[in-house]
Amino acid sequence: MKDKTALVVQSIYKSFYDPVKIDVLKDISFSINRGEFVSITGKSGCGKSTLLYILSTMDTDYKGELFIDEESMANKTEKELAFVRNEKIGFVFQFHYLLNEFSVLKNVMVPGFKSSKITEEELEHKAYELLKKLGIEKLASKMANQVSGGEKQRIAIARSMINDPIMLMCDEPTGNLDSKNSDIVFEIFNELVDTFQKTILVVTHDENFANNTHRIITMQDGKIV
Ligand SMILES: Nc1ncnc2c1ncn2[C@@H]1O[C@H](COP(=O)(O)OP(=O)(O)OP(=O)(O)O)[C@@H](O)[C@H]1O
Repeated sequence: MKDKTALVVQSIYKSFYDPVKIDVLKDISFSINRGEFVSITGKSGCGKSTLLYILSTMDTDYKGELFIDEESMANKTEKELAFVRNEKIGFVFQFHYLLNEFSVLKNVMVPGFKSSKITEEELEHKAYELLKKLGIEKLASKMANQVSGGEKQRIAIARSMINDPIMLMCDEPTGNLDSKNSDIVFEIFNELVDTFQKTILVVTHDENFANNTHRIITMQDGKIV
């Protein structure tokens, strides 16, 4: 698997018109192999979030080529892109967006409801196994607002894995955590890469976190430096 690419970005350009033209991404190219753990860093405003939006197929208004799991994202309909997002990519954000009115277990199951491949019973089993893998199965029946910030992020990671994506895309996943919980999140990601051959891309300001990933992509003024 290691010789397959999870993500290929070729000459991506992106501009905003606000109201004058601002070139935010200028000729961004890189690729990430399956099983790589990569961080993207750079000063505030250099274009990291804009890039992540494009890589996650949420923003399609750009110039350039994007391949996910060796498949071009060009000319895909919104429905096809939604399928790629749901099946191939797991998302982890700084703010975990858990649903407080649902149990922890149900929160982990949520992205799986869109998949027609498994029954609800199988989904529940899978969600429980993921909580176990992350050492938080005791929280399964708690409501999402009854757990700590660090636990919430671990639940969000379990949720991101429910459809067995090839890749996780993470925006400041430790931005809200103390150093102990940041270390726990890092170790979970590391294990997902080492043991389960997941590919992980993390946008982060956390230097300590970035320095421990396999590779750092540094951006400056919309370019990779
Ligand atoms: N919708 C928009 N309209 C106009 N300009 C925008 C828009 N979104 C972002 N920008 C501009 O694009 C540039 C890059 O923004 P982006 O959010 O990608 O930076 P970032 O590196 O993620 O910053 P941070 O680390 O603070 O999150 C900034 O100058 C920002 O003001």
